[in-house]
Amino acid sequence: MGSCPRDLCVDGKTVAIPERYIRHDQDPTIVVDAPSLPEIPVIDFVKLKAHEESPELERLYAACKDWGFFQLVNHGMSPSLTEAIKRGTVELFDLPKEERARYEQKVGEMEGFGRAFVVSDDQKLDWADVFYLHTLPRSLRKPHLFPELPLPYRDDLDAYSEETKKLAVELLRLMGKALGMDSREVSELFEEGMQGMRMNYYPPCPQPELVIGLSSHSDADAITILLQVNETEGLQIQKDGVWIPVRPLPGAFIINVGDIVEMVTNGIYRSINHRATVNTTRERVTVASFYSPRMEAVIGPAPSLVTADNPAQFRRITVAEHLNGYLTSELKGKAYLDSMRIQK
Ligand SMILES: O=C(O)CCC(=O)C(=O)O
Ligand SMILES: [Fe+2]
Repeated sequence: MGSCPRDLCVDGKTVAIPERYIRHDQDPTIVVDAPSLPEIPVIDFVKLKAHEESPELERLYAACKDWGFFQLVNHGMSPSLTEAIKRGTVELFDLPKEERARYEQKVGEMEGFGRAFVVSDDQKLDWADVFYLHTLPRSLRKPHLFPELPLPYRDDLDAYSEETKKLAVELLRLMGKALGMDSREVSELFEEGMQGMRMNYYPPCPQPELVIGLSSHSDADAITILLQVNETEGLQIQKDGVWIPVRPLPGAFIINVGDIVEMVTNGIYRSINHRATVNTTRERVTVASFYSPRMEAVIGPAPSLVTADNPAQFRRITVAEHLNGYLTSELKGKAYLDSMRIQK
C-alpha cells in the first residue's frame, strides 16, 4: 500500500506522523462543546411508508432542507445482512498484503484499495485506507474486483448492493414527494441508477488532532447510505459553520443528500460538508453506498421546481461530466458544486 497509514504501524503502534498527513489547513477536529450541540434528525422509515401524508414526510422534508443528513431507523434491512457486511468489511482490510495486492488501485483508476482525490504530489493525505468499487448495475463491475472478492463477502455484498439501491430509490421518491416534485421526473432520473461503494478504514492515530480521516467534502452522488461498522465515532457534519459530531444509533443508517439532489431540487435540499475524524486508540470502519442516476442522464434543476420566482440555480450537465469533474478535483468542501452554479 505504499505510503498508506497502515504501513506506518510497527507492532500495532504508529511510529511517527509524516509531514504529508499533518493538516494545518483544517478546523480543529475536537469539538469542545459537543454535548450541547443539536443532533441530526432521526427519521422512522416504517412511519414514513405507513402514512405518506404524515408528519414524518414533513420531517423528512425538513431534515433534507435544513440538515442534508439524518439517521434512518426501522429501515427494514435484515440485521443478519448488515452484520455480514460489517464482518466481511473488517476481514477485507485484514487481508494479508499479498492478497490485498490483487485488488490494488491501478494507475489512473479509482477502484480497488488505495486513495481517492489525490491529484498532486504535494497534496496532503487523509489518514485512511479506502476500497472503492462500482457495484450496480452489474455490467459496471470490474472483472478483477467484485467477482474476485472472497466468499461469502462477495454474495453478501451483492445482496447488500441490491437492498441499498432499493432503499435509495424509495427514499428519493419520498423526498421528491415531500417537495411536490413531479413523480415522473423522480422515477425517470433515479429508478434505474448506478451505485458505487466505498469501504473506509481509519487506523488509530497517536495525535488525531493533527490529521484528518477524510477531508471535508460534500458527496457528488444523489444520496448516500452510510453503515457504521464498529462503535468508534468520527463523522462530523458542518451546520451553520459549526462542526457537529454524529452519534450513530444502533442499527440505524446515516443518510445524506448528495450534490446531484441539491442540483435537481434547485438548492432546496442541501448536500452539506462532512468529514471523518480519527481516534487515538481505536480503528474506525464504515461502508458508504453512493447512488446516482446513470452516466448518460442529464442533471440540473427539475423543470417542476423552476419558476419565474425561483429560477434555475445550476447548469445542466450529464452525470458523466459531473462525476468526472468531481473525481479529478481535490476534496475541498463544496467548491466543486459551487462551480456548477449559474452566475447571477
Ligand atoms: O466514514 C465516514 O463517517 C464518512 C464517509 C464519507 O463521508 C464518504 O465515504 O463519503
Ligand atoms: Fe461523504
